[in-house]
Amino acid sequence: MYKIKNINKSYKDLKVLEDISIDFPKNKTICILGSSGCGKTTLLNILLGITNKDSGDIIGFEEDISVVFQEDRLIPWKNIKDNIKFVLKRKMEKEQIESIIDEYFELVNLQEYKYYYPKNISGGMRQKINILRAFLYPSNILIMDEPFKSLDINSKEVLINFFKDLRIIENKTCIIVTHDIDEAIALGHKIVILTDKPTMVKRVIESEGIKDKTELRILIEEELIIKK
Ligand SMILES: Nc1ncnc2c1ncn2[C@@H]1O[C@H](COP(=O)(O)OP(=O)(O)OP(=O)(O)O)[C@@H](O)[C@H]1O
Repeated sequence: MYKIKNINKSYKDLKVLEDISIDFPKNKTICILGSSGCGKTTLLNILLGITNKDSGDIIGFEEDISVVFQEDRLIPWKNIKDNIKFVLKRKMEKEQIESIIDEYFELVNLQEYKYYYPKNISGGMRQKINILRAFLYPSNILIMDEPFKSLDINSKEVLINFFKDLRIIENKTCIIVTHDIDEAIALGHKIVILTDKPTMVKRVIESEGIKDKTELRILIEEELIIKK
């Protein structure tokens, strides 16, 4: 189990996170759901060690972590295959990189895109490549910050299914920050609902045990809207 306990963070007088504690069970997807500006990115940056916390404990996040950001981080002058090689070369031998790329591109049926440049593929396809790269990177934890935010509804659905397929092939503990209820319902084994200003954990829903998605949606909406 990865954990954070009693995390507090302020930027000068602005208290952003107050006493945040979350358990992240291994190999599950945990969606952190909160409104825009509530401190989700701050929380992720604390997990990644990019931002310092004021107090609290972070347990288990010292290892390598794969990250997918809102916007794609592909290098424009490298083709798709070279973009992936560039990240993997820190961690793997050349031959291993070649074989893992071949294997995965075939598994997810993207062979024809290997030699395309980022500018010649759609935004949805670029984010697909970012997600694939994050799964290929040898890590136990994958963190995604609103990965489907700028996509249209169809691309979003395609990408959500792509993510789910990859999760079956390659097990990781996934932490997804989002303000989108549909994403949280579609992806989370566990949904952590945040309040805002200062951000606290309002409710944790073990969504894996709730098979009826309408019931799950009502539970979430009650927290987000009615009990504001
Ligand atoms: N480096 C910083 N210095 C001062 N204030 C900051 C800093 N970073 C974020 N904030 C403030 O902290 C609050 C939370 O910001 P944060 O980016 O973590 O929220 P968020 O939930 O990720 O927002 P969004 O969904 O819009 O990305 C905001 O009010 C923001 O203006």
